Amino acid sequence: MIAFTSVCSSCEFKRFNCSFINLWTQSAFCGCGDRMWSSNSARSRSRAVGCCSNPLTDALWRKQSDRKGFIRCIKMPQGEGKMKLAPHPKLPKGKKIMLIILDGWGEQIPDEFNAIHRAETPIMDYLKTTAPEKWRLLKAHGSAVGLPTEEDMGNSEVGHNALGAGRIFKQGASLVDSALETGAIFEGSGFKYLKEALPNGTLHLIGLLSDGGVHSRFDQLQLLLKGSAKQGFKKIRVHVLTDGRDVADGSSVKYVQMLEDTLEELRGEGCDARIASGGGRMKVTMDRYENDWNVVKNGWYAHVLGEAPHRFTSCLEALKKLKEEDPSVNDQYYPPFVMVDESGKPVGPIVDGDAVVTFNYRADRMVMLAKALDDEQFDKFDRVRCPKIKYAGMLLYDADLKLPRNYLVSPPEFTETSGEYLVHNGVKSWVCSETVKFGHVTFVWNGNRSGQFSNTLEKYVEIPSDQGISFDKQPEMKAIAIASKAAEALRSGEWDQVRVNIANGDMIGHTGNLEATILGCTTTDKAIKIMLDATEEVGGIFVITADHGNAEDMVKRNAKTGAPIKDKQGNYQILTSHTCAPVPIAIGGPGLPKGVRFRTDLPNAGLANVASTFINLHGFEAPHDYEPTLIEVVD
Ligand SMILES: O=C(O)[C@@H](CO)OP(=O)(O)O
Ligand SMILES: [Mn+2]
Ligand SMILES: [Mn+2]
Repeated sequence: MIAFTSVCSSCEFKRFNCSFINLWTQSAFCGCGDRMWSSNSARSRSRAVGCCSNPLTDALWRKQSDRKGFIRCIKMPQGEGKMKLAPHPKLPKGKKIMLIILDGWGEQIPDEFNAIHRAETPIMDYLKTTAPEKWRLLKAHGSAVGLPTEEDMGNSEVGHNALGAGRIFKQGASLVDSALETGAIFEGSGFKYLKEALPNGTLHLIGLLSDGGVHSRFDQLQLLLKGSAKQGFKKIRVHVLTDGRDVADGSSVKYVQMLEDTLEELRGEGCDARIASGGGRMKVTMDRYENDWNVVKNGWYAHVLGEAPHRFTSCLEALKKLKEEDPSVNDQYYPPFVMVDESGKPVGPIVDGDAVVTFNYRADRMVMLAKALDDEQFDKFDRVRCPKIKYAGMLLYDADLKLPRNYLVSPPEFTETSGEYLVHNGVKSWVCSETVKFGHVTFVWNGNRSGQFSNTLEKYVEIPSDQGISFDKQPEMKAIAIASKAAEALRSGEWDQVRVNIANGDMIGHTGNLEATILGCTTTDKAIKIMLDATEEVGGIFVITADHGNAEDMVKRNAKTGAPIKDKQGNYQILTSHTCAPVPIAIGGPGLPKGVRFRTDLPNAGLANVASTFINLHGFEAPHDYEPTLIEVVD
């Protein structure tokens, strides 16, 4: 039997659910007459049937189905009851579940560059080797998480979106690609708003300069630049944040050179286009979850006010000189700098009448600057001067806060995520991480939605991250504190789901410090033990998985052979980025009903299959439109 769920685009009947015993039905219509679903099966025998809460078409539907005898229609409850889930036929309700997300923890060749393999991880090793039917791998990159290509590594945003939403949505990167390809980006209300700054306003583009594909992509910036010039902007200033986190450290020089080439081309066509300011992404502008407003303040001073401790006439010169002055500086941590002309005047501060675009599509590290640019009441630091500008984000970064008010591309619309279902079915969740990942396991998990679904059935706890240091200096991070609190929450008996994100593998993996990452992974395993002990004590179930790879591979490899690559000096090239590796998922605990094991018919399952799995373990059938559950119950 195959189940289809669809949404009528023209009438209010949002949910529609039919189970077809076979695929002979050609199409189904909602009560308003609009087609909701159709199958182009060559074997189609019957004509369309109506199906919906509309009594007329419902009657027609019943007549048809009675006559044909092979169609069954389940009407989904509307309004209040629409998110009620059916009880699982075999799995009981009321189990306590410890759901652990390891950030940046993939499965890779167990060699010397695999920090997880090198770490002491007795618990994770035990789970992998002792119960093969309760341990498997999941896809966490590319199309499995809504990214444009299979070469796109996973990341926290797309990973947690898929985990929490139980479905695969086209992500920002793909949506921006389409909008640029069709030119729709220049026709939308966001770009029209920017054009109000014409004819005299300068267009400023602020964002991450690389082709990491996590927050932004160089080719998209290039198309935006060229398109904007065509649309009439005669003066453009780019404010660049160097990467070294999603791409190799030191590659900033390459991307700045590529940008300079594009800008020169534009100048040749009569557009005064230049780089105006910059800095490393971890020092300038791209903080997240309000961990350190000073980072955004650095950006405000450099991009908007045209003030920074370092001033150069060219960006390439800035990168070179700053590194010569302090060799410990890297792409992620370049201090803020501004470009000045021969007379020492900044070439591109943002002033009244200008237009501004933040060209990152990913929200978490751009939303703080967006607030500073868009919110008149902003009070996180003294902005000194607040130019009257036309500002648009590449995407809407926070739909609930409506931030920014103008944007170039509409973001993916996540609806009915697992957190919302749990609340509607009385399942109580306690959720925790430290600051740097707190938004991942709450906001992003809930489909980029601010706040909680319920104040009584949910509790979100944030443990402050260490501030102002690179995480390799404190590789334990807050893992043990999170685990201890999670254990306490599970033992309290008050919560059905205790959900945490443990950040170490990812945050330390990004520093490129292999020894520190090994320590971080060892600590992660200790934290897991604390949480599994509590699960054991309360007779609960655990689900452990990860959002994408990172710590399992710390070296650049030859794409074909997989052999580690050395640079000209003979040193191994460190990999600071995420990877395309699959991630493990393990289930177990004394509360796991006998006979539960992973199905073997879903070899390509990915992160989006996890939500159905834990919803089942809470004792409910998963929503019909979710990706299938990973588990089966054998007698
Ligand atoms: O730090 C970040 O912003 C990204 C990498 O760019 O990592 P993650 O997706 O794990 O948050
Ligand atoms: Mn992550
Ligand atoms: Mn990361």
